[in-house]
Amino acid sequence: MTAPAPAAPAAFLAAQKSIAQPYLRFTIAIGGVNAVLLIIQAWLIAHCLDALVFNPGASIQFNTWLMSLLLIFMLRALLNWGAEQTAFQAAAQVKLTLRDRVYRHIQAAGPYWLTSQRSGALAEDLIKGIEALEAYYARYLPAMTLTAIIPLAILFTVLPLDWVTVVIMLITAPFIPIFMILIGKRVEVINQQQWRTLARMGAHFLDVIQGLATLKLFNASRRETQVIADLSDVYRRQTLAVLRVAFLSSAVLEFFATVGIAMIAVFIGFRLYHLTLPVPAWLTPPDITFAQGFFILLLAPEFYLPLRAMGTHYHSRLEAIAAAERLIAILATPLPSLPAQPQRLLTNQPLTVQFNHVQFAYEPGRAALIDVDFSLAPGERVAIVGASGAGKTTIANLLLGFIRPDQGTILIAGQPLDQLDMNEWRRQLAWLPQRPRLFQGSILDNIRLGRPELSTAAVEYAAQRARAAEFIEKLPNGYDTIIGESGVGLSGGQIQRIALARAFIRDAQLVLFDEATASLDPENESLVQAGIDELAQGRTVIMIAHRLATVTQADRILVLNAGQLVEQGTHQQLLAQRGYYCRLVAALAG
Ligand SMILES: Nc1ncnc2c1ncn2[C@@H]1O[C@H](COP(=O)(O)OP(=O)(O)OP(=O)(O)O)[C@@H](O)[C@H]1O
Repeated sequence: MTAPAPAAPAAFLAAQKSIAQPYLRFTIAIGGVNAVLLIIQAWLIAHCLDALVFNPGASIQFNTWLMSLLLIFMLRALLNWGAEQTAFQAAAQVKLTLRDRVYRHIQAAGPYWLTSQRSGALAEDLIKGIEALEAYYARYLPAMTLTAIIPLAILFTVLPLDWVTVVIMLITAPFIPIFMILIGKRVEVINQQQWRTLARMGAHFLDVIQGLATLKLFNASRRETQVIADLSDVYRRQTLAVLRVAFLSSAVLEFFATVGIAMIAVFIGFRLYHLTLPVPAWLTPPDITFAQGFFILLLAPEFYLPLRAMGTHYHSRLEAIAAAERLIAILATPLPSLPAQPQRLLTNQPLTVQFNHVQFAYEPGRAALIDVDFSLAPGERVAIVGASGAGKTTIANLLLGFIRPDQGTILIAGQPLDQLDMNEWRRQLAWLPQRPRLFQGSILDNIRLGRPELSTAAVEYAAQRARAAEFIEKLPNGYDTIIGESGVGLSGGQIQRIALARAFIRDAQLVLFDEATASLDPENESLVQAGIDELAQGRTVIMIAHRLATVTQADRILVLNAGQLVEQGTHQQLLAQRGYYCRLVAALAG
C-alpha cells in the first residue's frame, strides 16, 4: 500500500490553482481594466458635475464627457459580466478535475476501503465539499488579486492631487485586513467544526433512511430522530456562532471603511470652505478644487471596497479550507500498489487458480486466512464451506482483487494475480454476490451494465438463460421498466436473476457465487439454481456455500475453519473422513 503524504489544506487549494490558471488570469486582467475604467468614470462624473454647477456654458465638452461616461458604464457592465463568466469557468474547471480525481481515488481504494467509510459523509464530501470550492476560486482568489491592484491604482491616482487623503487611506486601510485575519482565525476553527457536524448529520440521515424498516421494527426510529435532532441543534449553534463572528467582522470592516471615508470627506470639505484644518501649522495641505475633491470623494469608497469584499470572500476561503481537509483525507487513503508494468492475462491458457500459502488479516493480529493452499482446475466446480467468519468471503475478496495477500501468492494460469492487469482479470470473472446491487435505471441497462453497446436481443437472450425473461416481459414496460436504487420494486429472487443475466452477458471463464440462493423462497430458489447450473456449464465455478444442501453436487469442497483450510474432497469423501465437515453437517442437520 502506498500512502501519499497529506498536504496542508491551504497548500492543497493553492496547488489546484494551476488547473484554473488561464481563466483566473483572464478574470484578473478584466478586473485590472475595470479598475482603470472605474477611475476614469469617477473623473468624468466629477468633471460633468463640476461643469454643470460651475461652468454651464461649456456644453460641447460636457456632452463629450457625458457620452464617454455612458460608454464606460456599458463597457464596465460588459467587463463585469465577462469577469463573472471566466471566474466561474475557473471554478468549474477545478471542481471537475477534483471530483474526477477523488472519485478515481475512491475507486482505486476499492470496495474494501469503502466498507470502513460512512457513505453519507463521503457523498457529502464529494458533492457539497467540492461545491464549497467554487466560491474560493470564483470569488476569493480574484478578489485577493484585485485587492492588491485597485487600492494601489487609486492611491497613485490621488497622490498628485491630495497627499492628505493618501495618508488617511494608508493609516485606515491596514486595520481592515488585520482585524479580518484576527477574526478569521476564530471563524476557521468554528467553520471546521461546522463542516464535520454537517458530514456526520449527512451520514446519519443516510443510515436512518437506508435502515428505516429495521429501525421501525425495533421501535428505534424515535431514538434516531432524537440523534438527528441533537446533531441539527449542534449544527444550528455552530452556524449561529459563525454568523455572529461574520457579523462582527463585517461590522469592524464597515467601521474602519466609514471612518476613513468620513475623515477624507471632512478634510476635503474644510479645504473647499477654506476653513482651518485641525493639523499642525507646519503642515500645509494642498488646496483643492471642487472637481478634484469630488473626484477623490468618489474614489474613496472604491478604495475600501476591495478590502471589504476580501472580508466577505474570506469566509469562502474558510469554507474551502474545511472542505479541502476532508478531500485531502480521502486522497491520502493508501492505494494498493499496482505493478509498474501489468502483465497481460494469457487467455489462451487454461484458467487455473492456485492459492499458495495465502495469509491475510484485515486487522493486525487477527488473521482471516492462515496458510491457505489449494488449486482449481479449469472447468472444476468447487464449493467453499465453513462456519460464519471462517474466511469464505475473504477468499472471494482476494480473487476479486479487492484485497491482497499479506503473505503467499495467488496464481492465475500460472501468473501472479498482483502482477496482472486487474481490469483484464476482472473481465474473466463473473461475480454473483448475496445481495447484488442494481442501479436506478432501466432493466435493460442494468443487465448490460459495463457493456452498453450490447443489443436488446443479446440482453433478452441472457435474461432467458437466467430465468428472468418471463417476469421482465410481464412488467408494464418490459425491459425498459425503470427500477429504483437497490432494485426497489423487485423481489429478492428477481434481483438475483437480473444479476445472473448480467453474469451471462459477461461470459466469463471463472464464476464466483456467494451462495445466491441463501435467502430465497423455494420457487425462486429453483429458478435461480437452474440459471446458475446453466451458467456453470463449461466454466470454472467457485461457490461460497452457506448451506450444505447446495454443495453435494460440487466436484470438490474446501472446508475452512477459523481461516484455515482443514479438509477438502467430495461430499462423500469428506463424510467418510468423519472430520470437521462431518461435524458441520451434523450441526446443521441437528
Ligand atoms: N472488513 C473487515 N474488517 C475487519 N475484519 C473483517 C472484515 N471482513 C471480515 N472480517 C473478519 O475476517 C474473518 C473472516 O471473515 P469472512 O467474511 O471471510 O467470513 P465468512 O466465512 O465469509 O463469513 P460469513 O459466512 O458469515 O459471510 C472474520 O473473523 C471477520 O470478522
